Amino acid sequence: MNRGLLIVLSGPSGVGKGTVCAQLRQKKTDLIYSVSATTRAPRQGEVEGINYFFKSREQFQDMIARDALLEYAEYVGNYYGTPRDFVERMLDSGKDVILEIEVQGALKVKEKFPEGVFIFLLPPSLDILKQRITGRGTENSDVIDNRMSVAVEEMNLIRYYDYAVVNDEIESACHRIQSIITAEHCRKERFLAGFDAFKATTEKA
Ligand SMILES: Nc1ncnc2c1ncn2[C@@H]1O[C@H](COP(=O)(O)OP(=O)(O)OP(=O)(O)O)[C@@H](O)[C@H]1O
Ligand SMILES: Nc1nc2c(ncn2[C@@H]2O[C@H](COP(=O)(O)O)[C@@H](O)[C@H]2O)c(=O)[nH]1
Repeated sequence: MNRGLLIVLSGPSGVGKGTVCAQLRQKKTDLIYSVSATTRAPRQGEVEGINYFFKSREQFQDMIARDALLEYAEYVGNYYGTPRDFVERMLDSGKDVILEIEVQGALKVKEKFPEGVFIFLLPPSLDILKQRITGRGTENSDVIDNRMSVAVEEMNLIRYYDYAVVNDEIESACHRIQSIITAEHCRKERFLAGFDAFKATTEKA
């Protein structure tokens, strides 16, 4: 069985990664969503195991020590990480998995999975980014300022990604991401078909 695609969706806080992923989920695509672990406190309405696995710092450090995370990063005072086992199992069973993670973590994933598909979600402008993160109403103004400064640093790392998608309008951003995934599947299938054809001729010879 062919391994599934690993899709990494990054971009600054408030750009709309979660909204885009929720929309893709509603469209009932075959994508599997990886649920991250974090030491951040749950926001109102967030559910354990659906939005995050909420951990104490000690529990998170234990996951690091057990090598239970595919990647992790410290972001604006909290740890965030991707549980390794689930992602590996899903990929091995041929399923496509999407990670919604910040940039430091994405670059670590790229070292381990250079064949992954790395998509950077951009806001239409920095002003709109600030409006979105403020409008969400989940962070205080200090945290918003910190996240905005990190956002500028993160955008400087866009060159390490395979695709940039502007989240101007949710439907079109989702459509572009779905097209990228379809194109990556075609590319992988063409590569494997070419390789199989080559193997068949060399076996005959
Ligand atoms: N295309 C869009 N147009 C207008 N508003 C949007 C759009 N995409 C997302 N938003 C709004 O922007 C806010 C931030 O979105 P969201 O929480 O999905 O961002 P995020 O990138 O997942 O943030 P974080 O990284 O902090 O989790 C939300 O209030 C959401 O409704
Ligand atoms: N490196 C990782 N980053 C992650 C992971 N899960 C989420 N995130 C990113 O953290 C920030 C902040 O998230 P928030 O929910 O507190 O707003 C955001 O950019 C997320 O994408 C992860 O497993 N690893």
